[in-house]
Amino acid sequence: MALEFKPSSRSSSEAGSRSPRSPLSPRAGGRSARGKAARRGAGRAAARESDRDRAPSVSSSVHSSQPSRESTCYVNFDRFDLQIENGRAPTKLVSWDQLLLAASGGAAERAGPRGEAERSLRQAIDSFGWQAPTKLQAVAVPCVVQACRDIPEAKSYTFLQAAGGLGKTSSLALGLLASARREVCSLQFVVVSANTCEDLERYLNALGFLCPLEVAYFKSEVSQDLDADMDRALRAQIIVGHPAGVLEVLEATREQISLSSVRALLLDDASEVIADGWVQKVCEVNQMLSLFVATPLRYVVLSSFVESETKPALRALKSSLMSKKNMFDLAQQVGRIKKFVKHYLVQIEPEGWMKALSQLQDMIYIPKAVLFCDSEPLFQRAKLAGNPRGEWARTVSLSVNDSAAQTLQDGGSGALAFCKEQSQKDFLLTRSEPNIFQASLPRVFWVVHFGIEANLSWYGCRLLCLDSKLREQRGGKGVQHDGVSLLFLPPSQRDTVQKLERMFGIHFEPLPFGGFG
Ligand SMILES: Nc1ncnc2c1ncn2[C@@H]1O[C@H](COP(=O)(O)OP(=O)(O)OP(=O)(O)O)[C@@H](O)[C@H]1O
Repeated sequence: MALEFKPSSRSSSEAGSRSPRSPLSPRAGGRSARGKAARRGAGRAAARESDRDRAPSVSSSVHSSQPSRESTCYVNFDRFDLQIENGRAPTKLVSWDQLLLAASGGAAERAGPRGEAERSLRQAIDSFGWQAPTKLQAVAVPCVVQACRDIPEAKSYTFLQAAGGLGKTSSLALGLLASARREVCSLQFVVVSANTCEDLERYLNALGFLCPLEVAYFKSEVSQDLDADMDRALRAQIIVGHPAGVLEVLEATREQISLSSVRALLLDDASEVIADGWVQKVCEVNQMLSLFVATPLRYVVLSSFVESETKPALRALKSSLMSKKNMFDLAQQVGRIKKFVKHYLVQIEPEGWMKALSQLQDMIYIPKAVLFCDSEPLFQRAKLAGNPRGEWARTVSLSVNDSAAQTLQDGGSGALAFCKEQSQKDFLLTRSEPNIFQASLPRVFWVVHFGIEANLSWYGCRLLCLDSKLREQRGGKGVQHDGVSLLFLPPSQRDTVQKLERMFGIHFEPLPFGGFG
């Protein structure tokens, strides 16, 4: 019996709808009141239960998402699942000899230090007495190699979920040893894990002993000797450690360490990283690496099976890594603001949006609002219509935050001016940019969305620019308004509404006055 592992949504942002819980829901990844050990125990019990459900058998199934969107490959085996972004499942390893082939990208026998390293890895495997790859290793090792090899077409996100004891950690170690370039002295891989660093160290030492790599281990949350740790980090080709320990050392060495040759960030035991509340640290490590890498960072995430209700947490982890933002934190923030925001929907063709907004402004009082628009033609049209000589200038006065514009006048200064007390502008027109949607803007109680493009989670991000007073107790000083989120959508995008409602646990209402189509 092959189990399905095909989330209902496949976008890289994981923004599409899925149930039962949204990845942005407050529970995803949050620290529960239960203790760490209890949580881990419960997680393991659930994983064991999940493992038991998966009776051993030989069948497997492969799915590939529609090529028109982006290609995500899902491979479902009975006791493990695999998901690869922008790629196909690699050929399975039937024997260890094929590991050398995978590592060399198909070239038969390699000469030089690389070939030597590959052959010594083979010898080390023999010394372990592992006659052939386990079923999981047959798939997982080539996956790790596929993501970590020094080639431009390496896979951006590889996720592997398997029952305990099948060979996840050894696959990670084998994949790293087969992919690392010994001749490159600087850092190539960063591996974070809350609990499996010891196992990884054991495997990397034992399997790599004939042709060692410089690996620095930072297994504890806080460094015991930061100077020594910094020294080791500066010499490392691979860093393995606890997310907090790795972040501490990377931050301490920020000025000296070269991160440009880092190729991949790998997470072992991701479900535990989430359950123990370390996502923020992982995100910070990710942000730091992403800032300095020469080629886009790839991700390899290994996890044991989790209860179905925590699966969205793994998807939120993917969103967090790919977008370099902590989507768990976002979920909590949106959750706090949700109660005080009313969500209205106007479904008319985009040509009518500016006119409808102008009519609305004539009919009711709209406090300061941020107007989000990610469609370039619409953005330019709105910018023109709202300028002092534009069609709607009488009713809709716009400040523009246009980072793509040439002049400073047109650029980010628009946002600054809009935030100032004396600004006469009603609306700030902007694209969905992190500097706007992560910042609470004073006196902004309305958010207007001119459509929502590919990434539905941005709907929640945009709400975060509402005045922070909305997050305070109702009736508190200075809160005279409910927050309003007004979404304009083309009538053809009906399912977007349902997806957003499910994702954020909200309900859209029509505007209480007609005349908008
Ligand atoms: N190819 C192989 N042949 C035989 N035994 C193997 C092979 N690969 C790994 N093992 C053994 O299987 C056990 C589990 O391996 P590993 O630690 O990689 O699994 P894991 O999935 O990470 O386990 P856990 O989830 O419990 O940490 C280890 O004792 C290891 O020595």
